[in-house]
Amino acid sequence: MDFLELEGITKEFPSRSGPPARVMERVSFSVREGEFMAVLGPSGCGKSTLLQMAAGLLPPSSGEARIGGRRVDGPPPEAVYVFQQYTRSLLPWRNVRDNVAFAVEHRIGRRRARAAAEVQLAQVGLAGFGDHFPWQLSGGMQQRVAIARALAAEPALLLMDEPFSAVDALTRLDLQALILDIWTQRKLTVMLVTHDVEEAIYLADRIAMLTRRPTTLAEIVEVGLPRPRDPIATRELPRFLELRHDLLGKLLTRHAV
Ligand SMILES: Nc1ncnc2c1ncn2[C@@H]1O[C@H](COP(=O)(O)OP(=O)(O)OP(=O)(O)O)[C@@H](O)[C@H]1O
Repeated sequence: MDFLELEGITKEFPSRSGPPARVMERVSFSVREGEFMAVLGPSGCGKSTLLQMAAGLLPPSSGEARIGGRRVDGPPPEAVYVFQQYTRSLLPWRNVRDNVAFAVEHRIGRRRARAAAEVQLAQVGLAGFGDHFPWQLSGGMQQRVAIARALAAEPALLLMDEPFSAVDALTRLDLQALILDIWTQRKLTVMLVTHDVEEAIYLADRIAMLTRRPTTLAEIVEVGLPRPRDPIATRELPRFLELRHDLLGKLLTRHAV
């Protein structure tokens, strides 16, 4: 069953002089319940813009996003958004526990929110770090905190905007494995925006490929790799290499001026 539906989404931004700039044109695809969908496209094609429209943070110029059959016209209660810039999304004056509790304390009160935060922190491998402040942690650990905070709201849909792009290569593999674990355990629906071909193939069930601007949907690619996926062995499978070759080729051609 489709859980997140994007239908005929067009986005224009006003320009200072002249007609509005059209970033995206009639993009339509759906993410099934429990599916891991990656959105892949060249830099500046509008991936983040698309995700923000799905998250109700930005209205489309025409077309609509629906979650669970309901039109998105503000941040939907069943979805959370994980930003690329974790350093900006954590509150520097709150310790790690209170950063995570922040997601739910307005609903369940501070005491219960703190207890829930400890559970989420343990799940992302940060048990015992609740009293630390964000600036005392490495980049990868800070992004784990941001993930724990997203999970605290017990979302059905996780929307992630290049969540691993600001960390080093090894930490990135670690965080990818963490997200796959969480996705499997919680049966979440995920839409992850990335410009990293290998990341998209390694994580996703399907990949929505976007073109350069004015952006349209180029194709939906079925990944078809077995799960559970291993960070090393999966990347050596013939199917992985074939997809990598194919998608990189397409991205480079589409990227060429
Ligand atoms: N508020 C805005 N006003 C005007 N133009 C905007 C606005 N937000 C985004 N854009 C333009 O829309 C285009 C798409 O931006 P977006 O950040 O969604 O792309 P992206 O594919 O996520 O890029 P990257 O991979 O580099 O993060 C860019 O050319 C950007 O300049």
